[in-house]
Amino acid sequence: MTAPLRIGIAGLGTVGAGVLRILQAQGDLIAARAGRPIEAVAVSARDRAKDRGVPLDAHAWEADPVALARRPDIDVFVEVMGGHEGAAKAATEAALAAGHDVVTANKAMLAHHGQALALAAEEAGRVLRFEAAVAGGIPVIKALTEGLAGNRMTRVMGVMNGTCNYILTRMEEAGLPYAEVFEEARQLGYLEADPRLDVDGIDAGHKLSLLAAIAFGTQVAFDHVELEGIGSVTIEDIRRAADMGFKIKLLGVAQMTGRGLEQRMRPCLVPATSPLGQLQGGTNMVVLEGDSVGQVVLRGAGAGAGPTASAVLSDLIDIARGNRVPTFGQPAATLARARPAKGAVPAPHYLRLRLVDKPGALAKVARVLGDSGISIDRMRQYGHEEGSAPVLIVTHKTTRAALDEALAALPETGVVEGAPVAIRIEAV
Ligand SMILES: NC(=O)C1=CN([C@@H]2O[C@H](COP(=O)(O)OP(=O)(O)OC[C@H]3O[C@@H](n4cnc5c(N)ncnc54)[C@H](O)[C@@H]3O)[C@@H](O)[C@H]2O)C=CC1
Ligand SMILES: N[C@@H](CC=O)C(=O)O
Ligand code: NA
Repeated sequence: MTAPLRIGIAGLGTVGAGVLRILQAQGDLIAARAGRPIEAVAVSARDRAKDRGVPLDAHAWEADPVALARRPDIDVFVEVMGGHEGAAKAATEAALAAGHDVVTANKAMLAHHGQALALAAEEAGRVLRFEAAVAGGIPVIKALTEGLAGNRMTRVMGVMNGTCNYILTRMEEAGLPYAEVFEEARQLGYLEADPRLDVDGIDAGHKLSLLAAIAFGTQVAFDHVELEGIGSVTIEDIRRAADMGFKIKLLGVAQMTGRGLEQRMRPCLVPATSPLGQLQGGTNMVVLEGDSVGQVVLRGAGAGAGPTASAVLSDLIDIARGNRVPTFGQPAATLARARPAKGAVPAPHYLRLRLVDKPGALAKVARVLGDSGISIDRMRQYGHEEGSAPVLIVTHKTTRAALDEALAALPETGVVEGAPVAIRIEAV
């Protein structure tokens, strides 16, 4: 057997300790598959004394992750500390400058600095790999950069934040409001240290921007992702949408249009019977569409020690085998600057309004929609409660601009109570 692949792991939390655990438990299997052993030479974390359930005596300790990244006795630096600035970025840059390959799980760092880091890796003749960063254990980076490399991708989409999917499905099952389920998720330890990363769609937006870069050959453009979190999703909309045959998901969609790259991460309605509609709890699902392959659906665990470490190991085994795929599937210098497009792809929308009990109220609403070029596909009215009635409308395809125009005109009808709710329906 050839010389071991020597790695240094910075970060011994959920993911880092998970990687060590797998290496210690099944080093032989990994060596057989990689063609050589993978050996953790040195590790770094904030607290040396902490019990992580894995022995550390066989690994050298570095208090400073940048010092670990520069060690001459490692081949690969594994960055699993997190944070998009500070130690993670400094250590990644130091590792590349020292001539080491890098494997990271850090979607935030790559969403903000992916292009610069990919260029730095290529200039240094090294690889920078990140399977764990998108949808955890689902091998979606490998699927896009290798399995589907012969396709012109037409759309990538997915539910890529398990916490949000847990919250939305739990709200529906238990009939509980958002605030209560958010608290439950916090108690269960599901939320990131800064929960806005989860519930505001930022974490999922980071992941979408990375998939879009690979799928469309563009530089990572996280700043252009349209972001909307799940904080305003109500139990009433979850129930009403279900009545109309839909589920509400925090869905990310990236699509190249004639006007440029559209990237959306926002609550959407999807058909309840579709694979995405049936996705329950903290699971992730990614849907990849290519011109030759058609639709590929991948489902699995997007977080947790085992699934995320499984993805890190997959990158390490590739490096040990000599499979040196460019970070975003093609040389970073050949990635085009993304031209951002917003609202380019029309879609049907779900509207929920409360109509006052007056003759002709519905006709007035239909006229306002019609004046903005929006036609109605389906409509359902519920009984009057205290003088007003909930009305659900599913429109035919419309642009967000036309919808906004109609929403702005609705109060002038004098028959709509409160602010209407409008949610895009994604064809999946
Ligand atoms: N936990 C999960 O299921 C997933 C995590 N990720 C990503 O993996 C990375 C690590 O996540 P976790 O293991 O959950 O984090 P964690 O919070 O459990 O562990 C972080 C580790 O890094 C160390 N660390 C942090 N800053 C440091 C510094 N300046 N110097 C030295 N050590 C430092 C901490 O001491 C700790 O050992 C993050 O980028 C995260 O977004 C990606 C997918 C899933
Ligand atoms: N907070 C994330 C964890 C992994 O990326 C999630 O909930 O999916
Ligand atoms: Na993955």
